[in-house]
Amino acid sequence: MYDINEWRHAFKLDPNKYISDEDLEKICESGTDALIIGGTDGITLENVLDLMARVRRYTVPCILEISTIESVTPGFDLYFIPSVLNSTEVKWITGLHHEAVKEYGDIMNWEEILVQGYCILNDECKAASVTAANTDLTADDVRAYAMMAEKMLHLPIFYLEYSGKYGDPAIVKEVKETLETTALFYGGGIQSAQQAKEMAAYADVVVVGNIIYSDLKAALQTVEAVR
Ligand SMILES: CC(C)=CCC/C(C)=C/CC/C(C)=C/CC/C(C)=C/CC/C(C)=C/CC/C(C)=C/CC/C(C)=C/COP(=O)(O)OP(=O)(O)O
Ligand SMILES: O=P(O)(O)OC[C@@H](O)CO
Ligand SMILES: [Mg+2]
Repeated sequence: MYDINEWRHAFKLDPNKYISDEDLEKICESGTDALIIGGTDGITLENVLDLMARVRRYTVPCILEISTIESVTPGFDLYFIPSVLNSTEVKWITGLHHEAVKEYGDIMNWEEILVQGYCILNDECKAASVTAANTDLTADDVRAYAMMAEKMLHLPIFYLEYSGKYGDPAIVKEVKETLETTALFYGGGIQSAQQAKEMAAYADVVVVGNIIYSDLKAALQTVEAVR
C-alpha cells in the first residue's frame, strides 16, 4: 500500500539501533501500514542496507526517510525527503536538497519521492539541535507552517515532530483543522495504545519510534489502537 493517504500508522525504525530478528518480525507482521527507516545520527549506507535487507523479507511497505545523502540506496518502495520548515539554517530547509538535486536530479524517479514539511517542536530532541530548529512557537506559528506546507509549497506531508516527547493534542487538532489535502503525520513520545489513539483522533498518520526499542509489547499495541 504505497498511498500514504490510506495510512493510519507507521513504525519508524532507526538503522543506528539494534533490533533482534524476532522483534523485527513482530514489527513487520504487526499490521502497521508502513515502516519508515530513518534517524538523525549515525545513519550510514551500511546500516541502512543491513536493515533494508532484513525487512525486505516481509510485505510491509518500506520507506527510506533520507537524512544523509550517503545513505540513499535503491530498493525502497518510497523515499521521504524531510525539509525542516522551522529550522533557522537554510541548509535543512532547501540547502542539502539543492546540492542533492543538482547532482542526482536527472536520475531521480520523482514518482517514488515525497517531500515532508517538518515542524519540530521538542527543543531537546536530536533533530531539533542538529537542524537548529526554532521550537519556541505558538499554536498560530505552527498553523502557519502547516498552511505554508499545503498552500504555498503543495507538500504531500506535514510532519509534527515531537521526537522523544509526547506532544500537545490541542496543537495537533488545530493543525488538522487547518489542513485540507496535505496529510498530517504526528510523531513523538507515544508509549501506549491510549496515546496513539488520542493523537490518531487528529493526525492522519501516527508514527511510533523509540518505544519499539524499550517496550515492544506497548509498541505493537499502538497498531490496533489507531484503527
Ligand atoms: C533511489 C535512489 C538511489 C535515488 C537517488 C537519488 C537521490 C540521491 C535522491 C535524494 C535527493 C534529496 C533531495 C535528498 C535530500 C538530502 C538531505 C540530506 C536532506 C536533509 C534532510 C534533513 C532535513 C535531515 C535532518 C534530520 C531529520 C529531520 C531527520 C528526519 C528523521 C528524524 C526526525 C528522525 C528522528 O530522529 P531522533 O528521534 O531525533 O533521533 P533519536 O531517536 O536517535 O534520538
Ligand atoms: O521516537 P518517537 O518519540 O516515538 O518519535 C517518532 C518519530 O516521530 C521520530 O522521528
Ligand atoms: Mg528516534
